[in-house]
Amino acid sequence: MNIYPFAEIRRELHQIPEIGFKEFKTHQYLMDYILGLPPERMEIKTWKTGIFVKVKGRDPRKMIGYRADIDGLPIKEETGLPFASTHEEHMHACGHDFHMSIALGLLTHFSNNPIDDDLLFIFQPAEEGPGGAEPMLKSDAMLKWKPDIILALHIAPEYPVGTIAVKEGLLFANTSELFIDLKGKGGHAAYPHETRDMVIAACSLVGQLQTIVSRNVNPLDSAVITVGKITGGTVQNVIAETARLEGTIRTLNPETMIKVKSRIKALVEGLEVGYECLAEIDYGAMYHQVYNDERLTKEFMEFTEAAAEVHLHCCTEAMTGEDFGYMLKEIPGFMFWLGVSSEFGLHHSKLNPDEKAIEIAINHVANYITYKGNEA
Ligand SMILES: CC(=O)N[C@@H](CCC[C@H](N)C(=O)O)C(=O)O
Repeated sequence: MNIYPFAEIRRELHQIPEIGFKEFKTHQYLMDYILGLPPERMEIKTWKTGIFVKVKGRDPRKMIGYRADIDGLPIKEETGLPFASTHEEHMHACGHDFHMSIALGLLTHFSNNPIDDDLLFIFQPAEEGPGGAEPMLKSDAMLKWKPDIILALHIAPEYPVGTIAVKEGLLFANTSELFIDLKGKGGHAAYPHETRDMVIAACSLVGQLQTIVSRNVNPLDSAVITVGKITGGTVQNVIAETARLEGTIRTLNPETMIKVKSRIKALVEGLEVGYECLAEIDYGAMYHQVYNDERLTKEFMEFTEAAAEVHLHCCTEAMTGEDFGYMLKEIPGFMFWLGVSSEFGLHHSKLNPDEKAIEIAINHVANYITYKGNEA
């Protein structure tokens, strides 16, 4: 099988990153490619910007699902690559261009070389937010085509090419977005006593939020609160009437998420009193933890350990989030990390994964699905 086109395809997809549910060019690109494949065994359905492709098996007893996410991030690319993003302020900085090209490689392989079982390829929008997996599970297509097992991969910049890193059970954290809007009273920079400065309130709140992880969460448990963006004010000599904090919460334990949120509420209520302001909290999108089915993951690990072209690494859980967790809540399966050796990590403007990983992933996953989809 000629794999080179999939690195080329990755480069083309890399140039057109689009954010969640706005993946219109990406959808068209994927559809154009899919419609060029042998149609005999394929059935295609679309859902918003997402796509389902069923590949009929020769003698199906079950359906194996393979999911790839398709959205990019609102990050300005700084790789300097000749095939860098052509979409201003947008970048495939989480590897979804890799995920899509690997899925197309697998689809190409199985549309030409069917196995006994049916396959369902899921090209899912909006993984970075607001979340496509949960509503996609309720779509007509997925109510009709519900895989018996499902798998997906995520690129891992920190591991060398050739590494497959995975673990049974909990792999990724529970997540919740966090948006806090503050409203005080603006005014002249020289008359602070007549105002309620929301830049000061926002700065104080960022510091207070960090005490939740350090002082309210058991040190043997794990949680993250990251404020990734602060906006507020208008100009250098005007006191800010409003400010907005945008962030994310991660916990390994679902109960800890509840505790963290109740502490955020308490601190924000205290801020309202202390800084004489109004505050509104919005938790945006929440993702269920990624929990790998023990039996299937163990079997995949054994399969991977026996394969010559890849190296198995038994990893620990990570505080990343993934709405694939919703699919794994309903369908047994697993997600694994694919090593892509990049100096810069996920969500970095200079992320530059090694394309050799594309061929490795297509071959390894094709071998695994073939083994799994032909078992008696
Ligand atoms: C693998 C990965 O990086 N996933 C994202 C998912 C983001 C979910 C949501 N927008 C949030 O920020 O909570 C991640 O940031 O972990």
